[in-house]
Amino acid sequence: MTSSTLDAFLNSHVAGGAPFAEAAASTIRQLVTAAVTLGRTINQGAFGLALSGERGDVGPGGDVPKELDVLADALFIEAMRRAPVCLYASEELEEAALLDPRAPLAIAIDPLDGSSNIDINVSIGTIFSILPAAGDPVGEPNASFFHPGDAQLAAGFFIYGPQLALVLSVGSGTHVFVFSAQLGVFVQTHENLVIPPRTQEFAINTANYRHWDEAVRLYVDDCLKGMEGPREKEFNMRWIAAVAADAYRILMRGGVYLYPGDRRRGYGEGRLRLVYEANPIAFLIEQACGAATDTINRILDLTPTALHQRVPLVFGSAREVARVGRYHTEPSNIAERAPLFSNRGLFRA
Ligand SMILES: O=P(O)(O)OC[C@H]1O[C@](O)(COP(=O)(O)O)[C@@H](O)[C@@H]1O
Ligand SMILES: [Mg+2]
Ligand SMILES: [Mg+2]
Repeated sequence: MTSSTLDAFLNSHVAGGAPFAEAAASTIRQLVTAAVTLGRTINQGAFGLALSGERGDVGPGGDVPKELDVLADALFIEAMRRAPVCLYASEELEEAALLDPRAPLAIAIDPLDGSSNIDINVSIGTIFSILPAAGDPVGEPNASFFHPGDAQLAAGFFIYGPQLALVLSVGSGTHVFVFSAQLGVFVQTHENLVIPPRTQEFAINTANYRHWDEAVRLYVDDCLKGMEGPREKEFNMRWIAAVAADAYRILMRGGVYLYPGDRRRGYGEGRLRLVYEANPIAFLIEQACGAATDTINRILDLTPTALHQRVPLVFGSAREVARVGRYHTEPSNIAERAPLFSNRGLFRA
């Protein structure tokens, strides 16, 4: 282990001289201050109920925000005012907010991920993506976010779970830091994570089965058939309903996460937002030797055209993500197999 704390890690990143390294490091430090405050608020328990109440109408991200979503957004935008950040885009804001026109960075953030878990005491997160500010931040504040995910300088997420953890990449590997309340700092626990290429664990919300297209149904059916089916191995399933927490599990032990598009109204492009959920997660997963696609195309190649646009998302163990892709790109594979499995599984609609 080369560096023991997040601070030491960021110092060595700055010393490496990568473009915008200094600005990214001080921005990450400010994100940490807000996350520690938010973690403490969540842990206070007594506030729990108040923070799970809903606030107002459907937000720009497509959900009715909870009190904690709004509180988290307020904490993070305040922290970004103390960082070299020009533009702040958030799930809770319609347009990107201009903080400092002369500053070099743009940050996209999901202040509170897994909102449906707030009142059931299950892990939730904060997801962030750091980009260079570009173009005319005053005239076109959103334009800095309309670049392929490969343009990210850094990305990460905090998990507010049994531990407060930070998963981070500044473009050279994916690393984990856990907050030590005793020391008051984040201590590095994992360095250069590597996601195993194969897996026997998938994550998808099966309640949406009848709305999926044939390729997704066949992929899940084949996993569920286990040893008796074409996969010839048993599969396990997990779904935490917080993509950050599902991503943490996959970074630790492999697996594949799927939130495909489906036939429900408004879900044609799935549920996850490209700019502040799919892009940062894909950056972290790829830096850990995994893969991330929209079922077929590499997420980090996609060019966003709207701040809150959704994208189908598949990520995790590289060979499994590729297999999901083949279920979509080789329809013959589906056609020839479908008859074989006409009485497939429990779920056949
Ligand atoms: O409720 P569903 O359909 O299972 O969806 C769960 C997914 O939605 C999300 O909660 C969306 O994120 P937000 O909570 O930030 O809106 C993901 O974290 C999660 O994977
Ligand atoms: Mg989210
Ligand atoms: Mg959210």
